[in-house]
Amino acid sequence: MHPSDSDRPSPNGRATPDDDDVIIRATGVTVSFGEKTILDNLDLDVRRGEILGFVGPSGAGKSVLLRTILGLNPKQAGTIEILGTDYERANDAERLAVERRWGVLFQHGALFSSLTVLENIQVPMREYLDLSPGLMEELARLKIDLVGLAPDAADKFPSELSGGMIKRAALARALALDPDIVFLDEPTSGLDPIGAADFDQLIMTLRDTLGLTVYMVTHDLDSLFQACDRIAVLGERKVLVEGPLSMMLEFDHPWVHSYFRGKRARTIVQPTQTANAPVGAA
Ligand SMILES: Nc1ncnc2c1ncn2[C@@H]1O[C@H](COP(=O)(O)OP(=O)(O)OP(=O)(O)O)[C@@H](O)[C@H]1O
Repeated sequence: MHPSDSDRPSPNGRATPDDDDVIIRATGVTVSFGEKTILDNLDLDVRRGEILGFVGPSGAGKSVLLRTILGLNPKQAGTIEILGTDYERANDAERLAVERRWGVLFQHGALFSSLTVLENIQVPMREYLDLSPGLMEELARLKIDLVGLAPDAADKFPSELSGGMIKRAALARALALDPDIVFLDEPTSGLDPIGAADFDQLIMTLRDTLGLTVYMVTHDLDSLFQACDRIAVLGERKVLVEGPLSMMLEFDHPWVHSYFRGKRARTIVQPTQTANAPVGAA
């Protein structure tokens, strides 16, 4: 899904999508470690079929929020609904059903070094599905093809792969269960610009062909400008603004301004990507 006229800023800068479109809804989320509050009454909507870029200063809490959405980190207040399920309150069967519908590519997340690419992709299949070895192998090879790896990557170990190939293999593993949503934590970090652009293109193709929803934590301005349908900015322990690039360019906040209108951004943003052009529309 692409940004549309329905991107309406609310008084706090939050867009107001139709409920049917929302695949993840975080409401009033508060997370603290001891005395230190990292997220305070945070709201965020992720819409079905979009690539949402999640950005914010280092240490702002992007990873904490991701881990909280995935149920890996306790929260002190608020609710998070994924695919209509409040994961925290769900019973075991409901949790399993949700877990089968998401895939995760952690930043350092790495493949199991003692397993081949094929075996790595089969890990979630073994955990969640009851399939014959032959069928698992066939499905894993399909995923390898889907992410643009050569067939012979299947039998390689992670140490034999380049950085870009490792990201693709990890993405193949995240796609192992045909998820509705993939969470990507800094997917292009460590890649050269061409490798990063290729990875962004792959993500866009998967969104278009599979209808995937993509939640991407990133510092990569190119990804934000080229691949993301909408962007959410974390700052001051909450989502400061959420919407298309045009909203980021107009938003009156020092960090948002310097990030999206700073020197580095100006070398990327196209002259046509001005106030009324959504991300990726130039
Ligand atoms: N388990 C934990 N216990 C205590 N503090 C934590 C824990 N996890 C994260 N924090 C703190 O929460 C804050 C936010 O960390 P987080 O890793 O989410 O930032 P980030 O926005 O992802 O940063 P970066 O862009 O550098 O990856 C940091 O101050 C970090 O030290």
